[in-house]
This record gives sequence, structure tokens and C-alpha cells, in this order.
Amino acid sequence: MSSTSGTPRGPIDSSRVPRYAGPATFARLPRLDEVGTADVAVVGVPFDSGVSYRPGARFGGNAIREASRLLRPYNPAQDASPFALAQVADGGDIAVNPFNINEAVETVEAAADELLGTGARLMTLGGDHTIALPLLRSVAKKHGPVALLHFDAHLDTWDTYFGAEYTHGTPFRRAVEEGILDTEALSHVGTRGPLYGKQDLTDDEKMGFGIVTSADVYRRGADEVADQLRQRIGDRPLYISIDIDCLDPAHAPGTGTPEAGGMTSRELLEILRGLASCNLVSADVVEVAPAYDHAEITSVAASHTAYELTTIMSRQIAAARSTDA
Ligand SMILES: N=C(N)NCCCC(=O)O
Ligand SMILES: [Zn+2]
Ligand SMILES: [Zn+2]
Repeated sequence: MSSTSGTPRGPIDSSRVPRYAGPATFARLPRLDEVGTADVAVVGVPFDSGVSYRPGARFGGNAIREASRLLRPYNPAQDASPFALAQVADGGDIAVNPFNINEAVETVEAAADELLGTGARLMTLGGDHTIALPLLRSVAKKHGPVALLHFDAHLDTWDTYFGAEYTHGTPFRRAVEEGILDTEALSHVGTRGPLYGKQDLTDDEKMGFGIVTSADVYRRGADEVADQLRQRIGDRPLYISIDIDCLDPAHAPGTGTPEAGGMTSRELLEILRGLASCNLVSADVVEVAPAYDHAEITSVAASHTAYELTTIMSRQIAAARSTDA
């Protein structure tokens, strides 16, 4: 039985305990072992052995937790108190092998299976984009092939790097090959920057992806983009994968493969809010590499991104509960 049938245990009260005191959990929420089970488990994935350029995303989860100390319990943009609507808890980190990518991929999948098996939705923090593959595998075991919204400067549908199948540039090609994505509802958002060749785009299109470039977001605006994405997704189970490099380097310098001309954090947050009615089953925020960050710009943006995503999940959990009742 979920601990969440009672009143959810919320964050530490920052008017009584200064928000900079004590060890960091996401949004100062309780640890998962303090509440038993959760409706939304926030979990760190300290893994970056799949990167093609700057390493450091293994430290992303903890940097996001630190930056998330300043999140407050009421989200006016979605008119909701996410941590009162559902039990959100910090499940700590998945202990992955940094020296063996295949084993790490298996470990992430197994840990996700266990958490999803308790009935929780997953909100993962940190790691490089390699980890989206095992997370999607696990989510698809539970829900069947899922719709995917992929926010990223990059396509991440390349085939191999140095002969390696599991890297941060290849998770979504593997996922399509494995049949774990609903190819009627796949979109990249924020795409930009130089490619290896035009073939990258034709391959990607054949896999079923639609592309909303960073320039499209700028030209059409967040509301129109969110409306279009919502129509494409419908009521399918949805996974949202957010590579923080979807943001411009001015908004997210702390990342491994930065590309000029990206979205603002305001655009990203507004698009997410426009997706609040979608059936969001799990999400990740990846590629936060704090060593290249300044003044926590990137981890603050990532913490707010995870906050909007957890708010969407909590609202849906609460709505489903009230229809059941
Ligand atoms: N940041 C992610 N996930 N992918 C970037 C791969 C770009 C490349 O090295 O070609
Ligand atoms: Zn990227
Ligand atoms: Zn990526």
C-alpha cells in the first residue's frame, strides 16, 4: 500500500530551517526511505561514460539537488502545490559502473524497473543522455511503446561512435530499433547546430521523428509549439527527455556539448506548462555538467525544469485519484 494514501510528506519548512542548511534532497523533500513509497520518485543517475566531448554530467544530479533548495511549494504557473497533491520523494542515486557502459545501462534499467514496480513515476536527474535508453526500456515494459518528447540541441539518433552502440548520441535510434517508442508521436524540440551530413536528418525522419527547431520555437512562440505537440501526443503515455543543452549556452553553460542559438529557459518552461494535460509517465533531465557552470545558472534552470515536470505528474496523480474515489 502506498504511503501516499495518507497526507504526503512535503519539503522541509524553509521558514523554520534555513534552506541552505543540511544535506540536499530534491526541493528539500523527504528521502524515499523516510516515506516508504512515493508517487513520484526523484532519482539521480551519476553516469557520464557515454559522452563524446566534455565529461562531468555524473555530477549533475547533485548539482540540481543543491540548486533546488530554492524551489518553493506552490507553483503559480500551474496553480498547484505539487508536493501536497502527491508524495514526491528523493530516492538517492542509482549506483552505476563508470567503467562498463553495458553494465551501467543494465543497472539503470533494473533500478527503474524496481521503482516503477512500486507504482511510482520517475523523475531522474543528471547523467548523460545514454541513460534515456534504459529508462525508456523500463517505462515501455510497463506502458508499452511510449510517445517521446525530446528536448535537445542534438538529434541523438546517430548510429554508433567508435563502434559503440550505447552512447549519449545514440539512445533514440536504439529505442526505435527496439520498438519501445510509439513512432506516431516522436518529436525533437530545440534542435540546432551543425550535423555530420544531411543524411542525419533523413535517417531521423525515417525513424518517425518530427523536429521543432530552436528557431521554430523563437518564431512561433512557446504556446503554439506546445499546442502542436499536445495534439500529436494526444492521450498516449508520454516520456519527456530533457537534455539541458536544448537551452542556449547563455542559459545553460554547464553542459558537455553546447551549441549556440538555443532556447531560453523561459521558452522551455512555458512549453512544458503547455503540456500539463499530457499523460506524463516519467521524465529525465540530463547532461548537466556543473564543472562548466557559472553561478549555478544551468543547475537552477534544470531544477526548475524538474519542478515543472514533477508538478505535471503530481497533478495527474491527484486527478486520477479523485476520479477513482
Ligand atoms: N549531448 C548529447 N546528448 N549528444 C551530443 C552528441 C553530439 C556529438 O558528439 O556528435
Ligand atoms: Zn544534446
Ligand atoms: Zn542529448
